[in-house]
Amino acid sequence: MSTPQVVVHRDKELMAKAAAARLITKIVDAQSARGSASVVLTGGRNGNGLLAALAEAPARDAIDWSRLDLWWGDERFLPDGDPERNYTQAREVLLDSVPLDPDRVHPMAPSDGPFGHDADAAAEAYAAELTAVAGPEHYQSAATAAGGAVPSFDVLLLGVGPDTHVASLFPELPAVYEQERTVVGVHGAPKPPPTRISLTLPAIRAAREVWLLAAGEDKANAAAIALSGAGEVQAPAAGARGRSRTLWLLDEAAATQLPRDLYPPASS
Ligand SMILES: O=C1O[C@H](COP(=O)(O)O)[C@@H](O)[C@H](O)[C@H]1O
Repeated sequence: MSTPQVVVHRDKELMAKAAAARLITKIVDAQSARGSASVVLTGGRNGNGLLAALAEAPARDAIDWSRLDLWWGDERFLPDGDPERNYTQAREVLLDSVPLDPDRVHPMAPSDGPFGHDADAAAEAYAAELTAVAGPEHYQSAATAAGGAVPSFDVLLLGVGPDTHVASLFPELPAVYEQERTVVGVHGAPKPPPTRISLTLPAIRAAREVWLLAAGEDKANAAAIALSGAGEVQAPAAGARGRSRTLWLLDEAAATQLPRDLYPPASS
């Protein structure tokens, strides 16, 4: 697993634009090396900020949208079309305006979908969908071998909550302890809505690259804790690592409490 690298941008707008530029390059490179690319999206302010910046970037046309697989790291278990669903928000800011192949867009089920209000069944179905796409050439760690394979995602995006949660893995809730299943139902989340679906840490760690996004003063403590050796049960963001790269993309406000040895000069 990779050691976290930190990049600090002047403010959240610049952070979103720079992250979008990075993502475009990463997707184009993956498509030319392997024919297609796979990205795991995140919800939240910073995740949506990145997607909005991507929608506005002229270089977005360099992406072959028909050869891009999109997955979600977590979902708020709400009815289809609910404005609080991460999928609804991603559609609004970007997905509805680019020529994606609908068969390659993999939202998690809504609470009025085929599994009704059973978030655990919806999570199990998402795990099966991941396994179905993950061929033998895809990555399978010892942990995911027990719970089902997951594709070797090129980039997995994560917003970081002020309490250090990533995806819907909240400190000390059962989901953050999960070592076998790749997707779980989350119940009693401290941030609304209480019922969610989330990739687990073993599934997150199957990604080639994990990028954590945190902007704003309210994220400063979370970034400092997660980057200072905290355990993943108390600080789930600390356990989110990519196989080749773990990148923390911060703005200056979110970087104010980082230990000095982690705070590089502002990149732009
Ligand atoms: O509820 C969620 O929160 C986190 C963080 O969101 P933010 O608005 O504090 O940046 C997000 O990453 C996650 O996908 C979402 O479901």
